[in-house]
Amino acid sequence: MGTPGNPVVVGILGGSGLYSIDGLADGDWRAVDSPWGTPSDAICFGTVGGVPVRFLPRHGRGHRLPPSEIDFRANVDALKRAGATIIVSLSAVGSLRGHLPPGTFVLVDQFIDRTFARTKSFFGTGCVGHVSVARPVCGHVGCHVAAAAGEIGLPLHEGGTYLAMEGPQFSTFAESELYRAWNCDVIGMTNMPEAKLIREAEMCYASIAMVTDYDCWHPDHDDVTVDQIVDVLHRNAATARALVQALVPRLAAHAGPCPQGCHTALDHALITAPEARDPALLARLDAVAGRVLKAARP
Ligand SMILES: CSC[C@H]1O[C@H](OP(=O)(O)O)[C@H](O)[C@@H]1O
Ligand SMILES: Nc1ncnc2[nH]cnc12
Repeated sequence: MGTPGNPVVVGILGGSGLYSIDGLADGDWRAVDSPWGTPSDAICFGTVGGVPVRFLPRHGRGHRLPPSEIDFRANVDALKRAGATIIVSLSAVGSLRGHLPPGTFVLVDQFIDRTFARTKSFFGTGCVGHVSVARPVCGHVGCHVAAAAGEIGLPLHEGGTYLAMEGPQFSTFAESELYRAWNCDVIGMTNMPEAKLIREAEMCYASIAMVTDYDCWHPDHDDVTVDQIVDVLHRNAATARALVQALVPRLAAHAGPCPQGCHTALDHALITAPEARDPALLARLDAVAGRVLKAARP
């Protein structure tokens, strides 16, 4: 799904263990500046099957950044400036369900945001905006993820609620049980506010969560450790890359605006009167909200 007049460009946010994408042809790491801050790393511009791809490792190469230090606004803005119309996230998660063992790929479709130390919006004083995140992931991109998984013979668990925690420590047993009682399926530290910001920036979003552990609630399994996560991730990295190879060409087959409205999320979102808007904030919003701000200009 591209935006009107623009082709599909697939942004990929690589999580823990995914700091590069094999099979990205002509990959070229380029620094992309953002008025919102410093992105986690340069962005790798390349193609998969001739389709433009922009890959950004969200913790930076070498995993320099903990979740709370990631500048999510800079990352999302930089991917938009790099041309992305769709963003696919690949993330490591803990499982909160017995039927989602380590090694399972989950196509997340809902979130509960328990993060508290992150800036969550591009909008603010001088340009107030409220977008809907009732359906935070793009169902159309999700259908393509499911089809791509089928093509490579990957069993995919479709649907699931991702609990986003602040970290960096893992959960206490009581927290893990609380999230299970809330019917959450997987737990991680990064998909929020990422998903909210991508909606504000009018791009499609899908999150593929790779289960690495049972967090700390499972009576028959040890409490999660980083070593355990890395071990499972290494075993899954090839599958994640094969999924990307199958997915990207499918996404490119769908030119035109997103039927779910991801590319028009700001149509009815801005409430600040044009004369009350802060020019400095509007300038920073040029990539994220340029489509609607240009239209509003006298
Ligand atoms: C290194 S384990 C914990 C770390 O992994 C997940 O990150 P990502 O979603 O980028 O794969 C989790 O959210 C934590 O940030
Ligand atoms: N159990 C867990 N909690 C939070 N983030 C994770 N990432 C991978 N496993 C996790």
